[in-house]
Amino acid sequence: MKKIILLGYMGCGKSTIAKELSKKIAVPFIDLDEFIEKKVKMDIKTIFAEKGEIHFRKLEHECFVELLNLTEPVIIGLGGGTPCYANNHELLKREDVLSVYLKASIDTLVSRLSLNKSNRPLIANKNDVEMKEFIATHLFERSYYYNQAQYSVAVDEQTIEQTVGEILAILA
Ligand SMILES: Nc1ncnc2c1ncn2[C@@H]1O[C@H](COP(=O)(O)OP(=O)(O)OP(=O)(O)O)[C@@H](O)[C@H]1O
Ligand SMILES: O=C(O)C1=C[C@@H](O)[C@@H](O)[C@H](O)C1
Ligand SMILES: [Mg+2]
Repeated sequence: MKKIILLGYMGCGKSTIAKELSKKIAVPFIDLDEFIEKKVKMDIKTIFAEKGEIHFRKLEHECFVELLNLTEPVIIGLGGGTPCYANNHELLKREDVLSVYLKASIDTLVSRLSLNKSNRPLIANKNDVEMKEFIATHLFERSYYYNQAQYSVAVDEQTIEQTVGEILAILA
């Protein structure tokens, strides 16, 4: 079985959708952010603050490759920035993976992220207006990398079940 990779901007629903998909198809889910945190015994916020973003990106790449080298079936939820650094976007095209971009609009992302930004260092200190501006620019810059995924699923106005259903249809 191919490894399933979910990717997309912070708040697009990677972790939420992956957990539900994991239950439905009985394939374990590994969240790359959590995998990194366990490995270095530090949360992402602290890694950014104490070691800097470049250190985090190197670690993220190494951990992504480590997960891709697992032999058992797995669903991998990437970090929001994973496809945009190192050669990670190329890895999304591998034959032994099935990669899905969860595509959310700026408004969807702003409304989801404004409720929960404290653990997301890139946006933690922004108010709602600054955040909308930041996400609009950032999403534009990152779209090229996200669009390297093999499949794209639009998540706006979709329930968790509907999005999981669309991914199941891709897998069928
Ligand atoms: N239809 C939906 N599908 C997915 N998530 C939803 C939906 N509606 C609301 N949410 C909420 O959106 C929030 C963001 O989702 P989640 O944490 O899964 O995103 P993420 O892509 O894993 O973000 P990050 O990259 O920061 O880890 C969660 O609080 C989740 O409950
Ligand atoms: O979009 C990003 O660059 C990030 C998203 C999160 O998943 C974490 O990986 C980290 O906060 C960076
Ligand atoms: Mg997540």
